[in-house]
Amino acid sequence: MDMHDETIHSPIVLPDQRPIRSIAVIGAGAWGTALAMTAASAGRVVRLWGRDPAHVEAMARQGRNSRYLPEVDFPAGLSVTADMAVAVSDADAVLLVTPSSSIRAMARRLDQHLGGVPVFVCSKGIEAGTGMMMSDVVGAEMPRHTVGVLSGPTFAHETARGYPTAVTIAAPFTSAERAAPQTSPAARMALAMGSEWFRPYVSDDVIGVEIGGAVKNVIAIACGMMTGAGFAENTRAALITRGLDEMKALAAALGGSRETVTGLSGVGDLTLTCSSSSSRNMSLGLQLGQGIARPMCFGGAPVVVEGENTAISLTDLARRVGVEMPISEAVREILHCGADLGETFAALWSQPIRGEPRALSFEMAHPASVEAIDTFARAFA
Ligand SMILES: NC(=O)c1ccc[n+]([C@@H]2O[C@H](COP(=O)([O-])OP(=O)(O)OC[C@H]3O[C@@H](n4cnc5c(N)ncnc54)[C@H](O)[C@@H]3O)[C@@H](O)[C@H]2O)c1
Ligand SMILES: O=P(O)(O)OC[C@H](O)CO
Repeated sequence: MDMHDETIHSPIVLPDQRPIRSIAVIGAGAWGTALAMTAASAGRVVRLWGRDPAHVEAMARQGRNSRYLPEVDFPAGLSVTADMAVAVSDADAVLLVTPSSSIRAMARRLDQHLGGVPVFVCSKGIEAGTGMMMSDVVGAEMPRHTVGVLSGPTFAHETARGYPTAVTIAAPFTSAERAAPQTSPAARMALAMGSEWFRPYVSDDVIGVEIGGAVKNVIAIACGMMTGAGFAENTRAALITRGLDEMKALAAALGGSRETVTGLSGVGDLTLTCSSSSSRNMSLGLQLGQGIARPMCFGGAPVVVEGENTAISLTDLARRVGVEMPISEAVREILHCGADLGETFAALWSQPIRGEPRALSFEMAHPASVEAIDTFARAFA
């Protein structure tokens, strides 16, 4: 062995295995507030950061977030601030919960205030332009930090009320953590957040978890559109199932696991979001399917509908890596390219017939498609 080998003399860096006692939550919307309440109820010291000082002052005075979760009081252990340095001082971990379009700017800002503690992104989307997953965006802006994600089937108003909820918390494992997963940042965060009604599962498949959370929003818009247009349960079940196929194919192409996609952050969230008008994504689709013009949806109020921008960033990414995502493409066409909803879904239903698992790789023209009719016409001319 070469005694001058640098690796022999470099200090051994032990993973930081301290329990997570205090948590900063960045973003005082519905989900940030619900997560802050969850962590405080689990016994953590929690600081919730909001960008609007007037809103923060109102939350401090009222002991609740009247704007986003008006019916639930804050538990003990939760304080609010509009000062990011105060929010993260002494934090053992950070939950980043602003809309995906703001994550890069928030991460850049956070990095100025934070030591090397783990950061978990709780937003669901893919960055416009770069096609980067949220954890990669944060990793690029906060290179000294372990970056993980927290995702799953979670309506904020239910979690805040203490209805039993389960999530997946994922972060990369070192080789030592693979041998002892309970020492990983994801597991330590799961311990910090868990309570009798909040049940975290632990994973190291960050990309698999993120793909589920991003794709389900686009599929929920599709389900809403079809339901709003007057179709029923058969159609919705088909969209959910084929949407899951799109999710699995993309996750696998990006190095994630298909099994992760069958978990809480994939099937779990797809089922929840595509089944309820509590979902903003499903609800946008419903309104569009009913013929309401986009500016009039939600009564004209600005509502965070992540699937709307994700429809573009997701399909750009899928095209780049060569994964076909016909439902997501249809949503993109309708939302962003002025395509007619009825015609687009008719075309979706008469796409070439294929094998159900993608591995059964063949296709033939669907009898109802224009191509098939042309082919038959030529054959019988
Ligand atoms: N609401 C839910 O049930 C739920 C559940 C799971 C995940 N999520 C995800 O959480 C993320 C946030 O959603 P939400 O429901 O909390 O949204 P929200 O509309 O309830 O709140 C968004 C918050 O982000 C702040 N914000 C908006 N733009 C910002 C910017 N540019 N910089 C800093 N802050 C900004 C707003 O002031 C507000 O406090 C989304 O990615 C969503 O998909 C939401
Ligand atoms: O209201 P949505 O459609 O943004 O969905 C909220 C959560 O992501 C559901 O898990």
